[in-house]
Amino acid sequence: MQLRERNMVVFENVSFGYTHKKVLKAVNLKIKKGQSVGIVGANGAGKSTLIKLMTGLIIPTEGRVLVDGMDVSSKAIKAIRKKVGYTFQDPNHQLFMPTVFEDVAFGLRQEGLSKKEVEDRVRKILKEVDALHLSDRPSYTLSGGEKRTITLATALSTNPEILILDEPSIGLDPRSRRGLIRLLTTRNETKIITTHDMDMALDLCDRIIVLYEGKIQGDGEPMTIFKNKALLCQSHLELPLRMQGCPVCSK
Ligand SMILES: Nc1ncnc2c1ncn2[C@@H]1O[C@H](COP(=O)(O)OP(=O)(O)OP(=O)(O)O)[C@@H](O)[C@H]1O
Repeated sequence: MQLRERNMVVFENVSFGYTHKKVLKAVNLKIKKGQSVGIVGANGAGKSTLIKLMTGLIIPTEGRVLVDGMDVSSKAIKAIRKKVGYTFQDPNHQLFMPTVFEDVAFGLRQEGLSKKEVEDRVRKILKEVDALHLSDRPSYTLSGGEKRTITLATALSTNPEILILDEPSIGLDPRSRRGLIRLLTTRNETKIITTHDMDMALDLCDRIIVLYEGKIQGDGEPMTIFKNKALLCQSHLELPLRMQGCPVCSK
């Protein structure tokens, strides 16, 4: 089997409900190593739930979720978490140390790196996300967009094999958003990204999965998905802005 063909995430007939009501219904899914996958869908479709299942934060009510061959419901969860870099939709759930530096250093210290290695890695990653100047700031004093950038730095800091990002472009100004897309495009991890930013999905992803009411309604290359008007309409989605044409002359 070629490395590229390795399945990094597998969902086998997965259902999940926070209460008696199912929010994911019999989902089957395979994500291969190196893929860049956008998960799109209306509010409440189940996107965040789907990716939380990949991190073991929640476990399936029915079926199995495997990450690099390991079941998230098993003792392998520690090994799985080492492979995954994850950002929450709300950055406040992720930043809890006294300073930005300490937040980014946290995962590296858990890995037992030396003080010098931690310092070098934190500086390198903060530079990469263009946030070195925030290093000594208490995280709670950051703006919304700054917080989101720092959560990305924490997710990248441990060089994960799989990057799972929940709506990473929310609150970013246009320049920071372009920087995010550029940065993610240059990285080789398997990427799984929930988003309402269809233009970013088009730029960044080689595959798009459409969720609606807890079911996968579409799965394919971005242009195939965006040309399927019936699918977009049924799933309450809109085209990327640059495919919408001119609002004045309709061309
Ligand atoms: N902790 C929870 N307890 C109960 N219900 C929940 C919980 N978290 C999410 N839900 C419900 O599960 C459904 C799916 O939520 P989820 O956050 O996965 O949707 P989403 O597609 O990510 O939506 P959005 O685009 O608004 O972020 C929603 O109806 C939501 O209200």
